[in-house]
Amino acid sequence: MGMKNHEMVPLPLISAIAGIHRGAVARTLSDLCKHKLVAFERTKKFDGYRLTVLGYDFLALKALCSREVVGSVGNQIGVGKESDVFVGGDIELNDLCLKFHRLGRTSFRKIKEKRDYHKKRKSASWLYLSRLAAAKEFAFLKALHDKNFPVPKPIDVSRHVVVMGLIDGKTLCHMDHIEDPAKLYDRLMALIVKLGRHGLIHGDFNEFNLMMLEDERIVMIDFPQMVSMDHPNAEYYFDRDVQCVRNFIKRKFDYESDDYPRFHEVERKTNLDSELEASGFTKQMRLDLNKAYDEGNFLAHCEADDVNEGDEGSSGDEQDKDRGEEDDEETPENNDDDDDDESDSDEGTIIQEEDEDVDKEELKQTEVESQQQMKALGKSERFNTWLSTATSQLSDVDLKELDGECPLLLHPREVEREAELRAEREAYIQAREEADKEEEEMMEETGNSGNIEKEKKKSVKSASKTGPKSVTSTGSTIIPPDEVKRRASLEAFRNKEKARLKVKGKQCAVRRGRKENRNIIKEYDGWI
Ligand SMILES: Nc1ncnc2c1ncn2[C@@H]1O[C@H](COP(=O)(O)OP(=O)(O)OP(=O)(O)O)[C@@H](O)[C@H]1O
Repeated sequence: MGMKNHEMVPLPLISAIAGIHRGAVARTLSDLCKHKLVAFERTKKFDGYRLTVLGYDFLALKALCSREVVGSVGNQIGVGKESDVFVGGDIELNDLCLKFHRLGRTSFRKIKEKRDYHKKRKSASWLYLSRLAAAKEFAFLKALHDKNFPVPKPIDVSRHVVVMGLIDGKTLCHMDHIEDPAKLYDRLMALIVKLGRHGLIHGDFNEFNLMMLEDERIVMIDFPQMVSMDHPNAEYYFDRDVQCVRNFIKRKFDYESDDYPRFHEVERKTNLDSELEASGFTKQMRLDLNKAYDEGNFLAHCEADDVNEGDEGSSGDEQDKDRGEEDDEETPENNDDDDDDESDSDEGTIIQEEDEDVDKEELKQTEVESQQQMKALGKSERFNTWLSTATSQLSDVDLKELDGECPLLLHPREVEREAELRAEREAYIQAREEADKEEEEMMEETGNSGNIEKEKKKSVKSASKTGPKSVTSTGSTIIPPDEVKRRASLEAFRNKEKARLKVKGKQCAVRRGRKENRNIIKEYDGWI
């Protein structure tokens, strides 16, 4: 929640959102840091915590487990430019495919090449964008599956994770031999036309996004750039998909044909594109996602704080660049901090950048370790200081003066307060003793001194032990007006004492806590 508008979420805000005391939150966060689910970052001005990619994965998996959609996670079966794909199992251990969207892994330059987008950059949250990408994929999967398109079965989506059916096949790029290339060619072209008839264009119809089953049927596994047939550049995208298939079959299986679909020949039957508008993936989400692709900045989550602010380099004309080349530039291990968005694609520069990344990572790790040590040291120092102050204050307290009170070990602040109260109480006891003495004398004068004397003594004794107690008198006596006044003021003092000790109700404390939280959230609102 905090990361909606904070790159690093400050501790007070986390505590306010969680509704947990700051100390407990700090302890929990330090545990999470140990497991690399959150990371602590310190900059010149602010410090705070951010959710890591792993932390976000855990959140999504936790939700999917609670819904009993996912019961297990297995090996990684694929690494896309913008995703990690794992095999998984449901609670009955049936196979599933878990696709974790990771917008931000791919560099700006590569996104631009793929997406035909350019324009200026602006910060975008990788959490939000990954979530949007997942929502979009799930909405498309569902719509296409409902229309009997050959796509994996959509099962569920949570945050940035899409759960779908596992396809037991090979991606076309891994197929070295097929029985009948002409049949494959026809199948692929038929699929492009079928999409067109439903008002859609794949936009990235290539051998990396298509899988082949054992019986040579084709399954579309990825369609991140699907556009409507009404798109202003629809014809361009359509022709590009067709050409992509022609090139691939020619290159890989040495088959060529002049028979291929043309954009104007496609007869539109249904409007799946407009149906998709009404799906879970709203227009606003589409706009946000496209804007992010346009602006190309997915670096909000990068580990290194000195992220290069790259410029706008290549244009959309480079889109047809061989996919293989791009894959060579990928660094799968370095899964969340690619920042090589320069227009220059020189291999040497890329290797140098990777080395720098490794150095930065090491540096960062040592920094984090030293921070943790400092924190631990800081804590023990604080404890030692507190202990020595408390000891010295305790030694100042004269236990005899407590006059029978249990000499408990108190916090230094309580000791101070006790001392203040004691002074007030002594004054009060003294005043009361005087009053009782006078009263006693008056009683003696009136001849009623017998049992009353004993009573008074007992009363004074108990008052000196336990503080203010009500004054009792068993005999009838005439009390002078001055004495009445004094007693009234003593009573008032006692009531004041009682009011000070009054504990506020639980409800009041809850309300106060909520109010404080609201104020903290307000205070940090919009701070990035
Ligand atoms: N449903 C699935 N069943 C089996 N394997 C899958 C499935 N979905 C994806 N994969 C595997 O994961 C790999 C990457 O998936 P996908 O192409 O969807 O990721 P991506 O990040 O969108 O990739 P890119 O943008 O590079 O095409 C695929 O090449 C494929 O091997």
